Amino acid sequence: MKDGGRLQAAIEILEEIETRHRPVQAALKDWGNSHRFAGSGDRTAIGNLVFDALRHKASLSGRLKSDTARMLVFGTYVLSWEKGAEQLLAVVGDDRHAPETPSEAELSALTEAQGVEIDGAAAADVPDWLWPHFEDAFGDRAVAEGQALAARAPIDLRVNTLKYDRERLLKRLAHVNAVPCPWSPAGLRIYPTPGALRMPHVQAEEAYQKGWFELQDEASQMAALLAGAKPGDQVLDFCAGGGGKTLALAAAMENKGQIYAFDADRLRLAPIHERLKRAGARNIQVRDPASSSLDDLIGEMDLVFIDAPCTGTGVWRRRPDSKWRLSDKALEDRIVDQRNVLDRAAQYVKPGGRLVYATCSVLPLENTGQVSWFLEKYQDFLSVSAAARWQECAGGGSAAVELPAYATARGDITLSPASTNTDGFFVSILEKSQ
Ligand SMILES: C[S@@+](CC[C@H](N)C(=O)[O-])C[C@H]1O[C@@H](n2cnc3c(N)ncnc32)[C@H](O)[C@@H]1O
Repeated sequence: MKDGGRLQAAIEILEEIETRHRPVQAALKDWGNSHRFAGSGDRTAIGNLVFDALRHKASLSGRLKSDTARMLVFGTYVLSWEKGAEQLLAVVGDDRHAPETPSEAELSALTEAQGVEIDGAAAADVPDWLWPHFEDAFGDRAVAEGQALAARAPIDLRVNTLKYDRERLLKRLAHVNAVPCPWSPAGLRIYPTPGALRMPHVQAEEAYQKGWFELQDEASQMAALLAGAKPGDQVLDFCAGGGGKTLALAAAMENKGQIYAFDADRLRLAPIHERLKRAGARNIQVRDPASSSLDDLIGEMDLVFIDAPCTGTGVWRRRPDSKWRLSDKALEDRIVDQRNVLDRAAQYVKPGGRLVYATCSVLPLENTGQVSWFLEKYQDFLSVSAAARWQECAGGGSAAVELPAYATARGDITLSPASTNTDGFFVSILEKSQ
């Protein structure tokens, strides 16, 4: 396919997503199934156009004064991919599968777009209703944080130290330009490619098949590290899902001690069994919510890790469609879920043990607000500084490590693409009195 046909495909897919409220991955897959002639390079380019258009939907619509799928895709090509209006005219003129040539009005909107002033939610590519929450979280850096959340994400890997080490993996993955992550001592990063280029398919690497690394954003790696699980500890991963944090905790514990992996949703927990095997993690008991209880763990855990259900505002780089689907009702529901999880999980912490509360959201209502609520309700818990822990262990404990920009007086920390170059993530550490 030529660029013209790719642009038309991206327009059709975006229209499908908008009009039929289809998830972006499903819409892309269906398009691929019904256009078998498209090669993998075409699919990547079309997927990149669709994702980038969704990433910058508000700023493109504001600048172009139109939110049609056609203008969002043209805007992505001309502005975000920096191809320019002349190139757009050339590629649509030269291809019978291309969209109709832009009208005079469309063309002038595209050429004048850079000069159109936008601010606030539109400049940050954040939904209008969420903008006050963003300003609450980031103050005068809210636009920069929104823009960073609208950029493409890197691929981050966590070396599975149960089986391998970072130096050796770095050499094995030199051909995909992997470099060390700045904070996580077990992290490697592959920076995003621009335009139509494809990211490497790292799961096809032999090293992945052998369980030498996991795909995990650096923020999640750091959250597991900040929890401070030690060999021999008793740990409950209360929202284990597919086991991403569970595996990182097992590696930190060098397979010694015991991790209980639990999740209220057994379907989400299901993939964990295969992952544990591949990673060689042997100190994990999976507690299926349908067939087992956690009663024997009450008051026994050195660490209870809560990777709480949340709005996912911190991972918009990876799921740009989710930001436009998020509603205030969903935010309210997650706040209720989070309190429910905190209420249930607190009972498993032993005297002197820790509860780590983490979310992949940047919204204070889901983060610091929930911790304040918890500390008010459970007066036998005290806050321990996650920021101080960060300084002890980020970058392998290097003295040069700075505090994350968003640390509260209590020491809770929020990571973000613009400040730590990670996904948005929140970590709070709470200790139960003896
Ligand atoms: C952010 S995801 C966990 C991701 C996982 N820890 C990982 O690293 O791959 C949040 C999880 O919380 C679970 N959850 C929601 N409500 C819960 C509850 N009341 N008790 C336990 N788990 C719950 C969800 O099923 C979901 O899997």
